Formats: sequence, structure tokens, C-alpha cells
Amino acid sequence: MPKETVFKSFANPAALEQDLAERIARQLQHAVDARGKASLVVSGGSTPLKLFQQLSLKAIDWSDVYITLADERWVEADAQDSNERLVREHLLQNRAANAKFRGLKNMFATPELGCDMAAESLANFPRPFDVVVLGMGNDGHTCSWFPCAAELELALSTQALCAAVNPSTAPHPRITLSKSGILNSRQIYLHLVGEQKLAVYRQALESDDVKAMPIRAVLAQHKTPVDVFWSA
Ligand SMILES: O=C(O)[C@H](O)[C@@H](O)[C@H](O)[C@H](O)COP(=O)(O)O
Repeated sequence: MPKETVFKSFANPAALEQDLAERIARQLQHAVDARGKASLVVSGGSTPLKLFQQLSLKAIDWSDVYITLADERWVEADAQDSNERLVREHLLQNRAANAKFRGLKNMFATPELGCDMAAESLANFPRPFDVVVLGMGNDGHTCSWFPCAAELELALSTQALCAAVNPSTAPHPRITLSKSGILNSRQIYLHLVGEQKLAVYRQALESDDVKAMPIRAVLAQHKTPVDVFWSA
């Protein structure tokens, strides 16, 4: 289990989003006050959209906040399935429009070719990352660490910041932050909504077989605090 696991349960997603947005904003501002700038890593998917909206309204020094993605589909930045598009439309709005955003997709044809450049583009991000917000799929993936992917082992073992992944169970080639990249953080939040995600989370706690459920790479470690925020 992580060194400081907290499980917070909420009656509805709105209550969770309000609380989590407040926590993240406080931690980002604290990082800016302490070190001059802050870094935030967010996930795509459907779960965080309203959290992004809440966060975008917070009155913090957004121009000192560096934001990137936990993973990205290798599609154009304005494509429907792009996590960058999602972040631009939902997070980089209101007060957060001043944040410094760097996506992971670049001009290379494949994530394999674009991996090094994606990592280099994050060179001026404060590390450890101040806050990382992760989601989880019903197959136990987080980031783009898909159980089925041939590249999973590399994504979990490389010391490089980024890895390419070609999942057979999800659309698009992907680029993902590696396990070492994600765990080099001051705080990880796992954001889960609904009974099914709760059941998957409980299942993940039952074993340490990371290949079967890669979220275990985050849950079964002692380096970085993980707070689980779940709502019905
Ligand atoms: O780009 C992505 O898809 C993600 O970063 C991914 O890891 C996501 O967080 C989970 O698949 C949960 O997705 P939902 O929030 O849609 O359930």
C-alpha cells in the first residue's frame, strides 16, 4: 500500500469535484509560494471534465503553473479523441487560461518517434510534479498503461519520462508518462466515480499483480502519497 493512502468518499461527483479542486488549487499555490512555480499532470477520459471546470475558476497564480498530461492519444491536438483538446476546452479556461500548458503529441508520425521530444518539451516543468491526477479504466489501467499492451513492461520499468503504447483494446497509439515519471511526484490523486470503479479499485487492492491491473503500480508503492477520491 502507498505510504499515505487516503480514501475519501463523496455522495455525488459535484461534492468530490468541489473538494478536490480546492485541494489541488491550494497545493499548486503552495508550490508557487515555496518554489516560484508549480506543475500539474492531468488525465483525459470522461471523469475529470467538471473537475477541470471547477479548477479553472480558482484564484491562484496560474501563470506560474505548468500543466501537462498523464497520457495522450497520438491524434491531432484538435481531434475529438485528443486529451489536449479536452484540457484546452475545459481546464485552460477562466482564470486557468494563463497556465503554461504543454501537450505530449508532437509532429512525429508515431509516439515511438515522438517520445524523446515529448519528454524534452517538459524539461522546464518543476519536478517532482506537484500534483498528478489519475483516472482508472475498468480493466485496471491508468495513464496509458494498458494490461494488454506489449509495451506495458517498458512503460513501468523505463527511467525515461515518456513511453509509447499501442493498446489492442483501446483506440489510437498512445504516449504515456512512465511509472518512474508519475511516481516522481509530491502528490497523486486517483479520481474515481461510480460503483463499478469502486469494485475495480477494491479488486486492485487484492493482489500485487501489476501486469494484470497496472493501477497497482501506483497503489502498491511506498514512494508517493496517493489519495483516492471516490464518489457514487
Ligand atoms: O486518456 C485517457 O483515456 C486516460 O488518461 C485514461 O487513463 C483514463 O483516465 C481512464 O481510461 C479513465 O477514463 P474515464 O474517466 O473515461 O473512465
